[in-house]
Amino acid sequence: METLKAAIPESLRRMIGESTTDDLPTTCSSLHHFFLHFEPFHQMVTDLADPKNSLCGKSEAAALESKQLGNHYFLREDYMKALNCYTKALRMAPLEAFGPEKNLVAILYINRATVLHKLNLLIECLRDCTRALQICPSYAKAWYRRGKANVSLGNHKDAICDLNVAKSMESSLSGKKQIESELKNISHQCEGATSGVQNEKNGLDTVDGMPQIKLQLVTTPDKGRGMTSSCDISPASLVHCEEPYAMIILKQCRETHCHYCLNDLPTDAVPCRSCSIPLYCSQQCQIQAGGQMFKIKPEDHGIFNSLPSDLGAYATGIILGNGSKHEIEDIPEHKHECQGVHWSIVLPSEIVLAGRVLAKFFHKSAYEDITYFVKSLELFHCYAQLPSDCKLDLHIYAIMLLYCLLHSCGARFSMDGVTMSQVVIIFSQIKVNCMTVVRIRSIDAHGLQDQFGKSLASGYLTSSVEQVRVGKAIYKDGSLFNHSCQPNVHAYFLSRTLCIRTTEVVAAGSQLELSYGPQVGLWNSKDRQAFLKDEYSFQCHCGACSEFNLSDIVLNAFRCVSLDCPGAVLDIRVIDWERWKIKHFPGADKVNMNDEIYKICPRLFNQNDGYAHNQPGYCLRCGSYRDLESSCTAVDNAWICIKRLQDAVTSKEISNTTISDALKSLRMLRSYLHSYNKHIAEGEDSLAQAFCTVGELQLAMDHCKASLLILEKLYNPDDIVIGFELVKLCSIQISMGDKIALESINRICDIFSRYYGLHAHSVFPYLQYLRKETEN
Ligand SMILES: C[S@@+](CC[C@H](N)C(=O)[O-])C[C@H]1O[C@@H](n2cnc3c(N)ncnc32)[C@H](O)[C@@H]1O
Repeated sequence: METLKAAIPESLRRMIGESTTDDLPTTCSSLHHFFLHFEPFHQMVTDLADPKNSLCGKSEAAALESKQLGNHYFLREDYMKALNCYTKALRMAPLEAFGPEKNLVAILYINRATVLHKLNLLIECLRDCTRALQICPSYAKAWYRRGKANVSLGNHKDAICDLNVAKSMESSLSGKKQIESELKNISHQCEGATSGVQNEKNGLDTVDGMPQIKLQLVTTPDKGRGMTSSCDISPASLVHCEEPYAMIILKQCRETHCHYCLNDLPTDAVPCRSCSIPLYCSQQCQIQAGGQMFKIKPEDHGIFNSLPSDLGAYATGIILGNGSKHEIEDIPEHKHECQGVHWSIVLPSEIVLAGRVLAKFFHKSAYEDITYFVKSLELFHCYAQLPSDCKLDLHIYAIMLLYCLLHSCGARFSMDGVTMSQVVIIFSQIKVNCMTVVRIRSIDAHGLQDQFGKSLASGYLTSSVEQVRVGKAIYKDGSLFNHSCQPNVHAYFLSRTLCIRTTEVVAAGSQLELSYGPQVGLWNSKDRQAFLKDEYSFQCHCGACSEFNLSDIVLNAFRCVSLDCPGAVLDIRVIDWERWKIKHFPGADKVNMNDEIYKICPRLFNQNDGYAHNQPGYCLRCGSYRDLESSCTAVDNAWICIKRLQDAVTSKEISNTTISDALKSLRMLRSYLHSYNKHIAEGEDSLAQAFCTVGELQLAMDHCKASLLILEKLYNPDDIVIGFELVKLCSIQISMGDKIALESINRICDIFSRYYGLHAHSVFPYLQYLRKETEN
């Protein structure tokens, strides 16, 4: 990319940097013309898109190598390593390898099923057996392994059916005898047995039902289109649910999350059928993403004719998926990328996401004109306001993406200025409208993730709860919700579904606004504005940005040098910004004299003082002076030790010295920074985590409470951030046997219900563990 950029003549660069939407066909054509005669560009396209250079294709040799390694570990009873090797082999194995009788993929599924059985992962084992049978329905070993898994699961009726099919498919006499003896062993356990065929599911927990509230689209001069409701809405109401128009997994989650639904991958992940990159949590996700529906092969028709009719019907049901419905989207998301070529894993996620949007255009004959297609997306963009460098990047990526699509999947379109310009527009739309898909993850003090949802591993403390970014997606209607730094709705994701829920009462006619990232409490007003300008090219006009609030003042403030004074000392950036507010938002400085903000910085609101007393470095209450330069140096030095402690917590190598240095630094921070400064909260939280890890629970609780007290000043008391901190506190209280944990869990549940309604337990299974342990 840098080579391409550096080679572009300065005049062309400038023309692109200054371009508006109307100029795009010309600027794109000029850049394309330049690339046509620039060999490194063609080399790059060949590297990215020529199947001959493919690194992501299947390879029988590589699959066999991993299989052999898996067998080696299996014999040494190192089942976890064997499992990983078989999954790796499955990713590499071409479906057609070894032919229909003896199929490599089916063999690998059964090898992995055997390991899963050893690891007592029986449902996973059962699923792998079924997958092997769908490829080779007459595979006796697969029926046998399935029968054994069903025995362990107590599904005796199914086990007997599986073993009977296995017996009839088995060619060797000794094999048949072994199966017969298994059948004898289980036949007496059969009474009262259940049929437990496990269908794969990746379904959404729709316990909350669909939203009943009708939203209306309105347009305002300062924010453009936005969503409102015609009636009052109570808190925690589900107001919007939507499936994505296009979605993509983030690069760092490729090995840990399903490439279609973005949920955690199970141990029996399913690879893509045609390339070696995506992993899915189920065959259903794999089919939906790749569009390859399982079809029984003609040579397999009639394979169960020799079986008694009820057993034949049972076996057919298994290989056909027993009623599980696969609804494939008309344009499967991954199909056009799935030729083993690697542009889709190399190019940035947002560019590949644009490729997924474009695939819909190429495959839908309804849109003959790309301009009409892009218009029909009805997505806002602000190409003209983008920085010059960004415009240049979008031009280069547009040409490159179109070449990749042309070469790798044979998409048909003319490489003209209009087509290229519309791709630049799609990129600009994605820049503004794309949502980051997140999941909540809890990590206990010993580094174990989300153990609690699956098995209640008591004795562990959760020392951190975080939102993990797993994907990016375009939701067409969801993108109509505007931003507020004090949002009244909360967006979250269940598998691929976007859910939006009110977090407070929303009066009829008010806009429903979510946060695009920045929020009061997280950053001060100046930093929020800077972020929104950089990322979304707009100046925020939300209520929180046009008024004073305590959080914006104290978040990064220094303390007054007079020990008893609660006043705040601000640096030039913050104070200039707050002054700017007074100038641009008349009435913004009208605060109640009883409010805490007035006690901390009365001089900011004293009109008679003018600028005389609200200068950087001066206490906004008593006027004492603090030398900000030396204070910043001291804070930076103290922060180095806190950072060192955070690293030690991550690597779980915490020494007494690291803790005592961090404690000294925290004292130092307290002596320089305002007592509500966010850095102190972070320092307290880091010490709480460190003390959790070394088992000093009382100290962990003290620091956790100290952090919470500050966060309660910075955020609304019902904010989810407070909920996350309370989760830490509650798990420490439970570990200490403190009855007050009940109070904490009730507060946590209130907050989580407000943000997630009845979905709270599905998005954060750890809640159930906490509730159960508290009640115990
Ligand atoms: C995802 S779109 C939201 C829908 C958009 N208003 C429309 O008309 O399609 C994001 C764009 O909406 C506008 N916007 C959203 N929130 C805003 C806010 N708080 N202040 C000003 N503009 C805002 C900005 O132009 C931003 O780039």
